[in-house]
Amino acid sequence: MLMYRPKKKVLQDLHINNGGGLISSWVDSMRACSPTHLKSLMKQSSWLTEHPSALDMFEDILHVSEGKQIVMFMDYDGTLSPIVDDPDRAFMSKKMRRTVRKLANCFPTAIVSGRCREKVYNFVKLTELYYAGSHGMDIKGPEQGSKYKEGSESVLCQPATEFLPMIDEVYKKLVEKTKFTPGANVENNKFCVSVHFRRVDEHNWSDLAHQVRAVMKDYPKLRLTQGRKVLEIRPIIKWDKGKALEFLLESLGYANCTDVFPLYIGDDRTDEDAFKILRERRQGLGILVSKFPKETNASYSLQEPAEVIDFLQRLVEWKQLRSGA
Ligand SMILES: O=P(O)(O)OC[C@H]1O[C@H](O[C@H]2O[C@H](CO)[C@@H](O)[C@H](O)[C@H]2O)[C@H](O)[C@@H](O)[C@@H]1O
Repeated sequence: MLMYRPKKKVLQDLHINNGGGLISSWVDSMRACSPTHLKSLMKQSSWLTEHPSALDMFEDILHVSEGKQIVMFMDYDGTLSPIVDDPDRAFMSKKMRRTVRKLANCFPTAIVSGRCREKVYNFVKLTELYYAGSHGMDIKGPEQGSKYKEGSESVLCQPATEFLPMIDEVYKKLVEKTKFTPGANVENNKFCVSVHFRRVDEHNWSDLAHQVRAVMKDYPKLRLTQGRKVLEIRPIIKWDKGKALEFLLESLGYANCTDVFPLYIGDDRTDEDAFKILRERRQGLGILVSKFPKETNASYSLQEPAEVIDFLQRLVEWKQLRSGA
């Protein structure tokens, strides 16, 4: 039987205006999330006891979802595609695309990403999915080919449109400010901006963080969160991947249903907002994609995108068997 254990909130926003001491804490926090550090922090075996493999526990997961409508939510980078140095080359495999297409034929399926919606769509290229880009601040329903399409409108939700000019301005300032830091990359994700540290020498991480802070201090309506070797700048509004999940459940007509079972698969700190919502709602479950122990609100784990394919494939086979397809 699966148990929900309340978890303390350990994953918080990074404050911008509280002085230089915080720069070192961002950088420390980013280092602390690197695999080598994580390895030494928690024992793999005890972590796996708390967050067992979703593949090993597949039958149990089916058991608790029995009689309920499964709704699939998946993050993109690190979940459907492997993490690579160049964000523009984070392609998903053909096998993954085939599997996600079959999955969307079996269950309502959404991709919830920090990337802007157009970019994530260009990687995934499946019209039958819901896409929530910019950490859920830009949600659109399936173009065509979905059995689960609601109504006729296509753009469902953009709660941060008033911030577009500000985000664009900050993007340009960050590009200018960071242009002499080798390896730094600023990505415009429409309703948010990512500053990538992955290709920056670790010795220069502090400098880069200072540059980010120097720009951000003039924008109290923006906040910073942290991902995998990336700082994410986004509007201060109370909207995140967890809210996007709730919005999509509502749009699909499952707002107050007890017979719905949302499954969220993600690898990053920003996915924790969705894992947390599922715990709070005592509904469905979260699966963290990670090879290393990490503090998380997810219940289960998968090691890498290859295991995500296996898990999705098993869900598809189970569903097809049940419906006699
Ligand atoms: O919510 P996600 O779909 O996981 O998007 C989060 C960020 O993902 C991308 O950055 C991450 O993946 C890159 C490619 O593998 C990697 O180079 C980078 O270090 C990772 O942080 C994306 O580029 C960001 O814009 C997203 O916010």
